[in-house]
Amino acid sequence: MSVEKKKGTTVHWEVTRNEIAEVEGIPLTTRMYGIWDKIWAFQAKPDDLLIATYAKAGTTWIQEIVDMIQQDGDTKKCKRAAVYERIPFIEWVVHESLPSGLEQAEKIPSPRTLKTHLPVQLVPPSFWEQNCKIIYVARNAKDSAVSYYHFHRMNQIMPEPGTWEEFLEKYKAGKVLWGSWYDHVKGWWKAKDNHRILYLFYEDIKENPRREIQKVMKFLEKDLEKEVLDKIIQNTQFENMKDNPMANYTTKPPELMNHKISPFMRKGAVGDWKNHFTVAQNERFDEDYEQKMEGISLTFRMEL
Ligand SMILES: Nc1ncnc2c1ncn2[C@@H]1O[C@H](COP(=O)(O)OS(=O)(=O)O)[C@@H](OP(=O)(O)O)[C@H]1O
Repeated sequence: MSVEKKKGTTVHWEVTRNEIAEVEGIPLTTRMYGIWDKIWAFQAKPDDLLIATYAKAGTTWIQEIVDMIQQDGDTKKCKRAAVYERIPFIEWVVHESLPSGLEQAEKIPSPRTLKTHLPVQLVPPSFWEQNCKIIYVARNAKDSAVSYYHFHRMNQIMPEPGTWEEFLEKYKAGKVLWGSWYDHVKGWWKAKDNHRILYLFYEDIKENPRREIQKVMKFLEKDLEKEVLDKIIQNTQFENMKDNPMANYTTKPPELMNHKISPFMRKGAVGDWKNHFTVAQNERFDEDYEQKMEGISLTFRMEL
């Protein structure tokens, strides 16, 4: 049983792991599947900003960076609510008794910043019709897989991950929520040539946050003083976000997200995959990777 408080009332609901249902071959949860028509019909507005990522690519990190920029570096304003309330996750449904991401998105005032993990072909068409700005963040396939595995372990409504070995096979085959990592990063990479998409890499932000945050500022047409930029860099460092309850998901009920199994802010590193992949797993992964990523001008750094 989980308990969530909304506006003075307490909602009790049973936490069970989601089942998968496919939309156009992409595994989503049965809950998303159930409201797919509404998700597809979502009405974006021209001043909406969409943050799009494959799961575990650094979504929360870029969400915090964007909010800090939009709030002119005012940390107090950025702590007005948990990150998942400040920036609704449009396709997500935790439970039928709680407001869906769509409902949350419809309630917040414009200009809105919204989050999605949808592959490019499943993004509601109104985002393209309205020519919305989109920030996409990609993270290397191996660190993404490790992070996703631990997230399945700690988030009790994610489908059962099985063992690391089993999970890795499902991940390579695209049989995990939001589908194939390979298709996701490639699909958005191609889309950036025809739309207002800023395509960023987790590894680049880790290597040089100042340079990458400046790219985001430029994209958002925000000119901030050096002191403000310094503050944003400082506040969005892994250690600071890990300690920030409005960014680290510890405000979710422990029955839903069990940070004792694995914290949401787990390692925040590039190359942690080396602590998980066996030599054999790594060889098989590389072989498969080469085939799936052949012929595309998109490269990732697996270490810094
Ligand atoms: N500030 C900062 N710096 C570096 N890394 C960070 C930061 N914030 C979040 N993270 C790491 O991002 C991983 C979580 O990814 P997401 O936020 O995309 O998760 S989600 O898909 O929205 O659930 C998860 O990665 P792992 O630690 O490898 O599991 C987080 O630790």
